[in-house]
Amino acid sequence: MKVAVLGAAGGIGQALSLLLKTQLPAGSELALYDVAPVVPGVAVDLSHIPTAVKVTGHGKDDLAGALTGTDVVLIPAGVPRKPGMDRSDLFNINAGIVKNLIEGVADNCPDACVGIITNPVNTTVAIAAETLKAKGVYNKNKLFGVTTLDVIRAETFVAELKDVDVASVHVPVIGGHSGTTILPLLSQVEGVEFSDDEVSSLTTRIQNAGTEVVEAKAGGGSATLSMGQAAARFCLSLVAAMQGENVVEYTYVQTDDSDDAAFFAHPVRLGANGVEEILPYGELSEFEEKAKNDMLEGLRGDIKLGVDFVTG
Ligand SMILES: NC(=O)C1=CN([C@@H]2O[C@H](COP(=O)(O)OP(=O)(O)OC[C@H]3O[C@@H](n4cnc5c(N)ncnc54)[C@H](O)[C@@H]3O)[C@@H](O)[C@H]2O)C=CC1
Ligand SMILES: O=C([O-])CC(=O)C(=O)O
Repeated sequence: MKVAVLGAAGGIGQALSLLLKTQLPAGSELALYDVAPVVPGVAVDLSHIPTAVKVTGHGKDDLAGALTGTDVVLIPAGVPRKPGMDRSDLFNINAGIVKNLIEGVADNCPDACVGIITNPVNTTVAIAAETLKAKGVYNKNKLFGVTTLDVIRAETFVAELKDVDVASVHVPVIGGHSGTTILPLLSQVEGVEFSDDEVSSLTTRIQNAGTEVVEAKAGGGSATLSMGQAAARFCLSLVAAMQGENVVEYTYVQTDDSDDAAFFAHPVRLGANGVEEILPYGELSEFEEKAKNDMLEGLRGDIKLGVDFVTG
C-alpha cells in the first residue's frame, strides 16, 4: 500500500505523516510532497523512526515521483485561516492549488482514493471531482472530503459534558465542513440524554470548533494536531478497508440524493474500491431536520462555486 501526502511539510502534513509512519501496516510506503524546500528533510527525519514503513520525500518538481503507484492520496496543501476569516475566504488561493494537484493525481495515479483536507472542503471536493471528470478519470467512489475532525471533536465534547468514557461515545456528523453545514446528530448518541439547551449549545460549539482553534492560535494558523489525528484515523480506516476489513466512517462524498446536496457527509461503508455503500443517516430530530433544511442552500452554493471554478 502506498500513501502520498501532498502538503506534507505543513502543520497538518507533518503531524499526519508522523502518525502514518508509526501506524500504517508494515510494508507500506509513505510519499511526502510539498512545494516547501524543507520536505526532503521532513522525510529524512521521519525515516529514522524504526517502523516497517518506507518514507520518501519529493520536492516541488517531483509530484509525479510522489504519486506514481499510489493507492491513497491525502491533500492538506494550501493556506489556513487567520482570525476574522471564514473558510470560504481561502477559496481564492486554495482552489487553484487543489485543481493543480488533482491534475497530477489524474495523470499519475488515476485509480487512487483521494481524501481532500484543504479548505473550503465543501467546495474543494467539487473542484477535485470536476477536475477528474475533465481528465476522464472521475470515480465518485474514490473521492472523499475528510470530515473526521468534526466527528472526533463531537465525541470529545460529548464525553466532557456528560463525564463518560470518550472511547464509548459515537457521534454521527453529517452535511459539510463549515459553519452550520456541520450537523452533529446528537439525537442518535447512545447512552446519554441532552436537554434542549444542551443540544443547541453543543451543536454550536461543534460547528465553531475550528474557529475556537483559529482564535486560540491568534494568527498562527488553524487546527493541525487534531486534524493530523483525524486524517490519520480516516486514512488508516480506508487502508484497512482496502485490505478487506469492514469499516464505516463519516465522510463527505458524492450522493445521488437530490433531496440533500450533490456532496454530503454520510456514514460510508468503505471497501477495496473506496466507497462500498453510502449508508442512510437515519431519523433526525425536529431540531436536526430544521438545521439541515436551513443549511442546504448554502452547501449547494458552496458546491456550485467549485463546479463553476473548473467548468467556467
Ligand atoms: N478538513 C478539515 O477538517 C481541516 C482542513 N484544514 C485545512 O488544511 C489546509 C492546510 O492547513 P495547515 O497544514 O495548517 O497549513 P500550513 O500552512 O501549515 O501547511 C500547508 C502546506 O501546504 C504546502 N503547499 C502550498 N501549496 C502547495 C502546493 N501547490 N503543492 C504542495 N504543497 C503546497 C505549503 O508549503 C505548506 O507546507 C488549510 O487549507 C486548512 O484550512 C485545516 C484543519 C481542518
Ligand atoms: O477552521 C479552520 O479553518 C480549519 C478547519 O477546517 C477546522 O479546524 O475544522
